[in-house]
Parts: sequence; C-alpha cells; structure tokens
Amino acid sequence: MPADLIAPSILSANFAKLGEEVDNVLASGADIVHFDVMDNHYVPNLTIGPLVCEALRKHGVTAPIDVHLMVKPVDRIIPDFAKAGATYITFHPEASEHVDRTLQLIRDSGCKSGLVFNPATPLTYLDYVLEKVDMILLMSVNPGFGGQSFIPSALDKLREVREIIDDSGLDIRLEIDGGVKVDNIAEIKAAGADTFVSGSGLFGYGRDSDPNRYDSIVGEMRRALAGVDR
Ligand SMILES: O=C(CO)[C@H](O)[C@H](O)COP(=O)(O)O
Repeated sequence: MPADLIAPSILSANFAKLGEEVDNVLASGADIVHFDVMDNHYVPNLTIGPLVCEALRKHGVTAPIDVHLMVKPVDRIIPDFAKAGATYITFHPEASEHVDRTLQLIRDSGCKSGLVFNPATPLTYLDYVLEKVDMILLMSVNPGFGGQSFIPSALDKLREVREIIDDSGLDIRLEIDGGVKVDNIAEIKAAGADTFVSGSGLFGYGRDSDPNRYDSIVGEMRRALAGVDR
C-alpha cells in the first residue's frame, strides 16, 4: 500500500517568508511541497513561477516539490520548472493541445508526470495515457483559490480512480486537493487518496505563520490517517 503523503499547499503560506514557512511545515512532518502555479488565464488568479521554485531549492529545500500547473498553454513552461528543481509536474489535460506529448515532455525533462481533474472534468482523459502518468490529482474544489469547501462528489471520483489504478498494477499516486482538513482527511483516505494537499487547513486563513500550529495539525492529520485503511 502506498504511504500517506501530506502535501502543504504553499498558496496559503506567508509569501513574505516563504523559505522559513516551508522549512517549518516540513519540520512538522509534512512530506512534499505542493506548489500552485496560476496564470490569470486558465484560472482567475496569479501566483508563482519557476524562479520561486528555484529559490526554494537554493534555500535548501530537499523534499519533493509537486508543481501543479494551472496554466494554458502548458508545454513551454515545463523545461523551466524542471530546471528549477520540480519533482512532479501536473497539468490539466484540457489545457494541453496534446496530452500524450505533454506527459512525455515532463518525463523527458526528468520529472514525474501527472494529470489534474477539475470536479467536472471526465476521467476519459486517462484513456490511452495511463502508462505515462505518475500521479493523478483530483481537485475537490474548482481551481484558482485556497480556502474553499470540499466538494463531496470528489469522494466517488476518488473511488473510481483508485479502482483504475489498482486494476492497472501501475505505480501511480492519487492526490486530492481542495478543502482537505483534519476532520475530513480520514474519509478522503478511505475513498482511495494517498497524497493529501492542504493549504488553509494547515497554514490557516490569516497567513499567521505559526509553526506550533503546523506541528499540531500535521500530527492530528497523521493520527486521523493512521486509523483508516485505503
Ligand atoms: O490548487 C489549489 C487551488 O486551486 C490549492 O492547492 C487548494 O485549493 C488548497 O487550498 P485549500 O486546502 O485551502 O483548499
């Protein structure tokens, strides 16, 4: 069974001291850094790019960096993120002209590849490309902003994707993103997720940068996950 990975979404971190925030949340026991890239075109918000990813690596972050591209077009930014130290690069299939080519480009750039599904995006985009996918990310909110509520239909979609992955025998992570908190993480794992993105649930809404908060929330998430079989 794949290990549970907790992936803080730095979208909700205090950007004025991002390196310290990432150090603190990783020191609290989080596993991978979820890095949301928004372009004010594919989604109505604008965030961070390869320079910030590179800066985190130069700062000394060695944990995997999970780059979630909410951009269109997709391909031209992939080599820049690979050079900047991304571990995973995931993208929305409807934002790419050639999904197979984009997946291959990510792997050829030395990164792990992934597809992201909005709440209403059909899973048919997985047809014919599953062998080129290292991660499937299901959005449990519509992309663009942190702090939204978990959309319950994501649980059925998780169960569907878990079955697809298990039937395939492939080594593919199943990540969930949006409204993940201490009080729903167990139910989300039971539905099949193994990688849990949490932004406001971990960092809070006020960007108050409290490392003690990260210790207690990551601990509570671990305890909630430990009691559940996937
Ligand atoms: O991709 C995202 C939004 O598009 C964020 O990663 C996601 O919403 C996490 O934030 P929260 O845990 O506060 O919902």
